[in-house]
Amino acid sequence: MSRDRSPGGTADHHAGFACFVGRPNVGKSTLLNALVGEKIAITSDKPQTTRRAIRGIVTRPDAQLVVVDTPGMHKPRTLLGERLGEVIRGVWSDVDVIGFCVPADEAIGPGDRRIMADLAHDAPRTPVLGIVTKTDKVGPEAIAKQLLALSQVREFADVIPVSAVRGDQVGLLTDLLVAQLPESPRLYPDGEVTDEPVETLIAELVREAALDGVRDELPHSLAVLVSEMMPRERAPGRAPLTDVFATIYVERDSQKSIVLGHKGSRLASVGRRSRVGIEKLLGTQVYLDLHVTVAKEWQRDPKQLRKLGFDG
Ligand SMILES: Nc1nc2c(ncn2[C@@H]2O[C@H](COP(=O)(O)OP(=O)(O)OP(=O)(O)O)[C@@H](O)[C@H]2O)c(=O)[nH]1
Repeated sequence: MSRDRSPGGTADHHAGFACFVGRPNVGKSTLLNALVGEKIAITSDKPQTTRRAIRGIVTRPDAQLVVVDTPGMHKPRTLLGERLGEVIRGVWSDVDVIGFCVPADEAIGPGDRRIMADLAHDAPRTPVLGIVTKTDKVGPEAIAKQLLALSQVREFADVIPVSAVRGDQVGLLTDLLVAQLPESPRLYPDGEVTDEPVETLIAELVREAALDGVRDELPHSLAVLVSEMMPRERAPGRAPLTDVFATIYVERDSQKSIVLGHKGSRLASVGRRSRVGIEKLLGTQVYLDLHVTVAKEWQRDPKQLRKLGFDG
């Protein structure tokens, strides 16, 4: 994931990404909520080009831990399942640390081993913490046995027992995760954990599609603004449709040509691809109107920046 390494961060501040993996029902979501609080949140950060579903952010004076979401692990049965698997594994190699969860009250089985094999294959260099969850359900002896069994399956950066329900060891787990993060200033503004307006998410989808394949030519000089969005009146019985009007801002004419492509063919494909995501997001059919505008030097113009939603 891209991160802001700009000066201004203190030398001993750490920040980075983590995710939890494990079979369904092992307690990943509960643990995550215990770690970051109940609120599922997306931040209003802008400059990233890689977007993952952010489940929560722990911000403390010395560190910022951003926990990203991975959908439940399933044995791929369909192409979509396989694609989902690819997405999940993409997250694994992107994060700085992975928490691998097994419950205290169930033996480690083939499902766990398969995930660990995938981890070793897809994220061989990412440090993994072994987490024994739901320790409130068993006695100390069983916890010790499970910790031992887990540590024999692979090499872990650390192995730790937790109970998310009781809050046991959750603070220590945070410390262990933070210990694996690189030195970096905060990735997200202080306390800035808000629900993002849907327009921003739509703009992100368009932006991602527009940058796809041409990132090098269009580094950070591309912004997207949704100017209008409204449901269209339709005859009864017809599927709901939303009209979305968005403008892609670039800095130079040459960049406009890149975004447009030959006779506008690239823009059309950007529209088609981002529309799929927008329809999923809105749950309606979407008519997407995309427009490319050159806004010279917008990154240095506070008025333009405000218009595009960058405050400050
Ligand atoms: N006793 C106890 N139960 C827990 C604990 N953590 C989670 N649970 C329960 O275990 C069940 C599954 O928890 P989830 O957090 O949904 O598990 P998950 O791994 O996120 O599940 P998927 O989303 O299916 O992958 C729920 O009924 C939780 O209440 C814990 O620390 N102690």
